[in-house]
Amino acid sequence: MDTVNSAETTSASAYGDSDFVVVANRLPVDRDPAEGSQGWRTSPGGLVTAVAPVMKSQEGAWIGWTGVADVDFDPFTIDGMHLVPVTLTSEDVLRYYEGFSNATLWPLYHDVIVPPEFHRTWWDSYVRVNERFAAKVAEVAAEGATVWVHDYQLQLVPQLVRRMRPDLAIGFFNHIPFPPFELFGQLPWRDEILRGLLGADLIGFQRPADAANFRRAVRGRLNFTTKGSTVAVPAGDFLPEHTVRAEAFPISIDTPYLEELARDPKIIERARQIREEVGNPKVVMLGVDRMDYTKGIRHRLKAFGELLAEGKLDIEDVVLIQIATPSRERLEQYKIIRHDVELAVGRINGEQAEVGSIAVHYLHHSYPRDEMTAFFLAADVMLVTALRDGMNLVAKEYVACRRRDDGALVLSEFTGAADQLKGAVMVNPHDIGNLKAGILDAVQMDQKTRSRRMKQMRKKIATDTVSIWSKRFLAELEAIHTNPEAIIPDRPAALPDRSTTASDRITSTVDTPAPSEDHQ
Ligand SMILES: O=P(O)(O)OC[C@H]1O[C@H](O[C@H]2O[C@H](CO)[C@@H](O)[C@H](O)[C@H]2O)[C@H](O)[C@@H](O)[C@@H]1O
Ligand SMILES: O=c1ccn([C@@H]2O[C@H](COP(=O)(O)OP(=O)(O)O)[C@@H](O)[C@H]2O)c(=O)[nH]1
Repeated sequence: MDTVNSAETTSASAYGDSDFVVVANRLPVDRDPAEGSQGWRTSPGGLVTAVAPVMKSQEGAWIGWTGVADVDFDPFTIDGMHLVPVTLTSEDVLRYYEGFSNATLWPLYHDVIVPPEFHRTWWDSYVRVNERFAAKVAEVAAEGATVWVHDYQLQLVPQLVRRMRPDLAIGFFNHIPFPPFELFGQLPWRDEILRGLLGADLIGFQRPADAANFRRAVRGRLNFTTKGSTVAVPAGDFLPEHTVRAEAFPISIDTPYLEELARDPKIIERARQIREEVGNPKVVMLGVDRMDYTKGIRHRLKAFGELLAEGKLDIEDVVLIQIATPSRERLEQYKIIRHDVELAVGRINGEQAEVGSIAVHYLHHSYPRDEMTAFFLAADVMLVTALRDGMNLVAKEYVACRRRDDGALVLSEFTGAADQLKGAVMVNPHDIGNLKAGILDAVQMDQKTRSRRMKQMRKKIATDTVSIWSKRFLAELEAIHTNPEAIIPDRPAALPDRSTTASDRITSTVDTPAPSEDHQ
């Protein structure tokens, strides 16, 4: 994980007049215990990978948590980003973060892969922490500012902010799936969540299906009318009459930056070393995931272990490097998945490995960007086998790094990325037979086919960047906020021509925002 040391503390009022405010549970950096009182490191997960470049390219403030409990921090600037910390107590971490966010909403929104837990004390904490974040927004945002709230931890913030500051343009983006009503409907606080989100002018989802699930829940529970992507919120007890748009904005990666890293001779040399260190096999396979039960690591290991046991793959020819970064480690389900993964790795290596040739290189660490890029360059086959994943940026990052149009991607149908990366070998990770066939397909694919399929995916990634994603989202937010009555077509051919809006202030390497073909 990257260590960042150059924090510059600022007075509490310094960001009290921000025209652009990002709000997320995590700040882009969290405290690095190894570096003492001055050290910060990049926070884990794809939200930060995606939103940090957006923030670096424009003036604004990012409100979030530092990753440590019970410590108040002053606002500070790091890497050109102005950060405004929100304090969480140990009890908030237990009930709001580990509890309601990650043991209620996370499993519920990821197809109930493990059972969600419903506790009223967790909900109360979720409400209190959302109120704290909303109060910070009201304090920091300038008159008429654009506020962009991120993810499932903060679904009440749009409504709370709208009540305090009706002058603000409020966008919300959900990084994880939004489940079908048959699952969402289990949540005891389903109506409060829907109302919380409907405080936004624009709600973005990863896939059209997520947006459709949300609109269906709104119709079914609140009885509001929807037309296309527009939800009509009538005058009522929770907010004044207004319209909200709910639609898909699939997130992406900083493609130009990754391509630049992939051209760096030092990183290319490091990739060569990695291959050498694992014995220069014919095929290096790679998995990169947070240690999370949604990522399908167990299923992947089962498939790989069976292929070795059946002699369809040979450890003389193929190794698997599995990076599984520590995540949410105090939660029971995360302890279980770590235990299961480590057992499976031990079993495969115990049964299949020889002295000097290991089948699975298992790495329970977090790596900085340069090293990640070297891993992507070193891998012939990338395995992304999530049981459910909002997007999965790793899949897109692998493609961005394959500048020679080589390498094969095995991709679960249940990732958001599967909507865009059509050249991948698609698999259903629940079906171990299908997963094994997909892995074999990728390993045995001839160079010409690999090249054709990778080219197709790289073409998509070249025009599907995080810069375009944020521009599209912010331009649409601006248009809706400025003129809520205007009929915005569901498939905009081009973006409105405006000046000096939040989206214009982003400096981008790609200037023309392309309408996404996935845009419903
Ligand atoms: O903050 P943590 O609890 O440590 O978790 C890390 C992040 O995980 C999730 O990332 C998601 O966002 C990615 C980018 O949109 C997407 O590709 C991926 O599918 C999602 O799972 C979570 O949504 C973030 O809030 C967390 O910070
Ligand atoms: O050791 C690591 C492992 C992962 N990542 C990054 O963490 C992000 C993971 O995002 P993804 O959307 O794939 O999954 P999430 O963890 O957000 O669920 C990607 O940008 C990875 O490159 C990283 O920087 N170092």
